[in-house]
Amino acid sequence: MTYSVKEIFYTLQGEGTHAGRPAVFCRFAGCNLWTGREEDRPKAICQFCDTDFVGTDGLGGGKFGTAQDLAARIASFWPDTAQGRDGRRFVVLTGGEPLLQVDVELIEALHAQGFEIAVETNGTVAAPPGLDWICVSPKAGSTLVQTSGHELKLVVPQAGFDDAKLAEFEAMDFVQRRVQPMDSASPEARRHATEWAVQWCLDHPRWMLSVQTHKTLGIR
Ligand SMILES: C[S@@+](CC[C@H](N)C(=O)[O-])C[C@H]1O[C@@H](n2cnc3c(N)ncnc32)[C@H](O)[C@@H]1O
Ligand SMILES: Nc1nc2[nH]cc(C(=O)O)c2c(=O)[nH]1
Ligand code: SF4
Ligand SMILES: [Mg+2]
Repeated sequence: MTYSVKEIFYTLQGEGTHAGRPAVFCRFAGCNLWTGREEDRPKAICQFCDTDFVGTDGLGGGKFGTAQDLAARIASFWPDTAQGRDGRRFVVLTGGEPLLQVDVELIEALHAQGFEIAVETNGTVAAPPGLDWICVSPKAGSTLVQTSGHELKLVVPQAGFDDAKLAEFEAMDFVQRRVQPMDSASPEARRHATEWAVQWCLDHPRWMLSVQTHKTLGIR
């Protein structure tokens, strides 16, 4: 298996349950819901993506011929002075869609490097066994395959996700349910999304808010 990686960087997890936690991010290249090209965005299944995941040209990016090579590169981003919470390093596998590439070999190689492994996925591909934290963020217009995990993180509002659909999500087997306001270029749309998300949590107290703290902090 050759892994195509856009970039690797060390920062604080910005979103969801682990917000504020130091983590190495490994952003895999490519996604099954958008090509990543701006000219294709209007006809993509997922049209609101905030991420450049095209190619392997970012910091720490490249093609890795073995799981051991990639795990070693990821480990090289962890500060060698510290082990992290509970003596474990923390990696977030994201993308693009990481589950198009993440396999048991890579999971084993990262565990051997002392990492606790989290994944950010759109849920269209079943997660391989061994991941320590599965965060699923469903996209309207796609077929959700991974209907269980640790965290459901729904970007809102999405046309096609009405109250009945959100009730369906609420009934799924996730430990935590969060709504995350959709980011966009329009300040009005951003304010509407934030108000929508806050009101959803107030009206449906099994849900919690996720904010993209890295964007307000101005970090990666
Ligand atoms: C770039 S995606 C990569 C992982 C995977 N493809 C997915 O969609 O979950 C990482 C996270 O950012 C969220 N996200 C992407 N674009 C966003 C936006 N415009 N506003 C808020 N969250 C967004 C996704 O829903 C997902 O939770
Ligand atoms: N700081 C920070 N936190 C994040 N949480 C999820 C991210 C992602 O793009 O998957 C992300 C990201 O790009 N940066
Ligand atoms: S599924 Fe994830 S990576 Fe793919 S286009 Fe949507 S937000 Fe971006
Ligand atoms: Mg991001």
